Amino acid sequence: MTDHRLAPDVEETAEAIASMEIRGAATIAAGAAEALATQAREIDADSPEAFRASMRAAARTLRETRPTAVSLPNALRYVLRRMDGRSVDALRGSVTDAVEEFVAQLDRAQEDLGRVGANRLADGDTVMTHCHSTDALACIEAAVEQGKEIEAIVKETRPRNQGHITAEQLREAGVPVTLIVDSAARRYLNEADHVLVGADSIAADGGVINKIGTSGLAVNARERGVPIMTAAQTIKLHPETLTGHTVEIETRAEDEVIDRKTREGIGEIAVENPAFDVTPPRYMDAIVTEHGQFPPESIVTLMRELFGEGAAEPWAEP
Ligand SMILES: O=C(COP(=O)(O)O)[C@H](O)[C@H](O)COP(=O)(O)O
Repeated sequence: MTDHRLAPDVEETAEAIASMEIRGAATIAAGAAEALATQAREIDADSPEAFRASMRAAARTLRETRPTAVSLPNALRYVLRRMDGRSVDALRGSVTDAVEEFVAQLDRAQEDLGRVGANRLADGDTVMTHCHSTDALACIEAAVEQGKEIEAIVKETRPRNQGHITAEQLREAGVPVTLIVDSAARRYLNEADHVLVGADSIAADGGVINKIGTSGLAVNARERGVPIMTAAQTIKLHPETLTGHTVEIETRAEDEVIDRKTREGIGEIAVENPAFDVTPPRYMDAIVTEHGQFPPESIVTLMRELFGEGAAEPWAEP
């Protein structure tokens, strides 16, 4: 059903996030924030309260798209908390300013954490990646900018093959890439100096929620003695986990795993398609953020400092 309080761009962005045309935690956060700015610019509200209600409606529509990447609600919270003013014009201005500030901060954070992550990489290192993470790529790109020669072993990351995007972007950055199927990861860990992944959410206990397969990779990396780090700007810290909530793991459509025709040929089988998993803190060597690197167990301190005010839902109807 079309909500007439929503700018068309909000519904289009929501659809693009749900269908993964816009994907990856940081990109989802930026896309959602920009949709809020469009909403603020385009919606015709006849009172400040109508304007606020329409912004909340837009935020709710965006919030419902994907459940796991906390950067999405964190982005919506950032913008709505800064919505302020007595007139529609003032409210509009506060939202567009907040979005501009938020997107600039995302870019800056990624650049800053890239430099931190790059310091962990040495000239001549080979890095194994999983999925496609702009935060993780920022570390490799910064290392290359520092003049280090880095090679990459890129896991294809079934079922959606985000590894192909990683392979292309690393190649464009001048990094020699070897693409492998996911099940070859343990074998190729022998040739890797680091495993580098991103995160959709970081829990208060230091658990890293990232693309399905990350936890198995981390366990194998530990067994092989290969250090593993998560590159995650602080927008990935999950405030609700401070009060004991767990992170919802998205389950996606079964036809991402097997097409209908092949499945019918096999006969009656169950198919499951969880999109993310949790890597326990003991299998992660470091979480690299724009504020420096942290052992996973200590991330809670940073989380309290930045998100101590809790996880209110400013998009809820009053
Ligand atoms: O798991 C994924 C993407 O999953 P999906 O493809 O299902 O969205 C990425 O590792 C994180 O979102 C971090 O990405 P970034 O560092 O770009 O925020």
